[in-house]
Amino acid sequence: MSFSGTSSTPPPRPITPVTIAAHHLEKAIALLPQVTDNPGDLSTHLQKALLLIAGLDGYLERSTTPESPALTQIAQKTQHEPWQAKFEGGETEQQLEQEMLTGHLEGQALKMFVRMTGAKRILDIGMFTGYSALAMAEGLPDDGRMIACEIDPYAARFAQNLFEQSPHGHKIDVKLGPASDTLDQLIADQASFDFAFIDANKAGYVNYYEKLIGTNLLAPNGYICADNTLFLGEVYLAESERSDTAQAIAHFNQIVADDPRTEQVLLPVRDGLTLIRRV
Ligand SMILES: C[S@@+](CC[C@H](N)C(=O)[O-])C[C@H]1O[C@@H](n2cnc3c(N)ncnc32)[C@H](O)[C@@H]1O
Repeated sequence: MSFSGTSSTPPPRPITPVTIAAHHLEKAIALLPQVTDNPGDLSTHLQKALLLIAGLDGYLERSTTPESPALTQIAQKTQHEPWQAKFEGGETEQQLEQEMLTGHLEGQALKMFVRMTGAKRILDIGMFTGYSALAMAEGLPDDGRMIACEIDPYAARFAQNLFEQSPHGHKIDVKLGPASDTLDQLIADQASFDFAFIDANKAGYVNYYEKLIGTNLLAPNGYICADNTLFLGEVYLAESERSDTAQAIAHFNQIVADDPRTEQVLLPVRDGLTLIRRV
């Protein structure tokens, strides 16, 4: 993300393989004074590894086109929202958190994919406060359209209010409800999309993928982009180290990798981004 915490709002906790590894290295370096027979180069090697790992995200952001003011506003408002209190007070149905937001680097990557593919009809599955939706909408031509699926009414309202402040917000049509139902309705309506971004409940990924690939919901030359496909790096750790959610993503990754109908590439962008197209 392109912003850090203030005294009233904590910075996002590490949720990508790179930021988690940097966190562990910092802990290891802090313990060095307690190592009595510390071999001479240990500290140097750890410090060099930390510099490489901890410097990566900042450099990627500085080398990437800045986000629009509207996207900055979504990111900042999302960071300052007391999500836990909203959930405990019954205002949100889902347990939402600021770390869900895709952010600067991934948003610009998505916008670039939209421009590269010339997509005109986009499906955003898992909208949250609207960062990925608006980033992709900014890459759409003026007559381009997006359906954005969100199950949580509070998040949907939050995003809709922010979309109204962007010149690209009119391209986004928010559908409130379980994405699976929205996709079924779109299939029944014979809707078709050039680009779909999957970023809702991880246990639903296989279902969304099948609905897209198994019908014309994904246009013949369309692309799918799936988020969090590294899931904190847990997908390539031993199965015993995986949460149920990581296991769901590992299962999704295997299904996609084994599917003769598609070809795909998993990019180590943020928490992992898989691009998929029909063969
Ligand atoms: C990781 S967040 C999405 C982040 C968003 N793409 C962004 O760029 O900030 C996942 C969102 O999916 C929503 N969600 C979870 N289950 C869902 C479902 N079955 N149908 C639709 N949305 C769902 C959650 O409420 C949450 O807002």
